[in-house]
Amino acid sequence: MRPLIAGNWKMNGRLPAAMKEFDRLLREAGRAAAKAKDAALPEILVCPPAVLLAPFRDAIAAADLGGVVALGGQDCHAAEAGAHTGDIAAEMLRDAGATHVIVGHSERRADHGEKNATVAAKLAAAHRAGLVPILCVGETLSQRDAGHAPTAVARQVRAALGAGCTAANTVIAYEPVWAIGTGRTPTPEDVAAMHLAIRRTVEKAVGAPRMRILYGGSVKPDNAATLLAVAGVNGALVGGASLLAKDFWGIAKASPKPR
Ligand SMILES: O=C(CO)COP(=O)(O)O
Repeated sequence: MRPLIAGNWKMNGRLPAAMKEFDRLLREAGRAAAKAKDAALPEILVCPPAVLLAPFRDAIAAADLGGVVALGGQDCHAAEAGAHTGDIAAEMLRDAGATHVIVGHSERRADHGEKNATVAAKLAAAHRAGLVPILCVGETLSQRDAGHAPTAVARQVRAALGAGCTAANTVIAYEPVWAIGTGRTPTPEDVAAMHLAIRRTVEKAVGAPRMRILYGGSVKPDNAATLLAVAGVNGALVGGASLLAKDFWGIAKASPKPR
């Protein structure tokens, strides 16, 4: 399976600096693609703030990279259109050049009170629009300390996945809330155990044991090789370290060759 290295820019990226940094990433990707066969590279995805999708799409087209770098949204509304001030439909993300969309990120759950039912509706909306949802799940520190991490995460997975979710059209990102933006990461053993628990839950829920499961939370160039080599880890969802092309590419280079 080809690893997926996804960057979540969150609410970062002002023009013109964002454009410059993205162009740097495209140059790195272009150089690597010229050397390697496509299948030997990880899939690279950048999820910038929605207003940057169209300019980034145009930059990809100008770089003529043939799909080495793809784009995703960070959130979508469940409806296709309507009176939802400030929201963005999955179809609109697609129009702007996205192929993926993150749903259920812990920052959306915390800042916007998103519950599992809302996340499930957003995931279905992504499929309706032909986008691949990246479903984020993860336990809080108190859930981990209480020994409830596997059950808390299984509940989030079961609540969001539904009929029609396959390994080809859906990705899961395991992001322990306490590891996001903190510089702390679980041990490789803990990551392996959580990914296995999630994979079993996915298999029971929708029969798709080969669904990609990414790890997210303080992934940096210096810990990426260790985290990405963990059994059952199929890539990374990177926050802070995705903002600089040099760091993000360092992480992409650390991903194991596709097996
Ligand atoms: O939330 C994350 C990605 O979605 C992870 O963020 P950091 O890599 O900054 O910890």
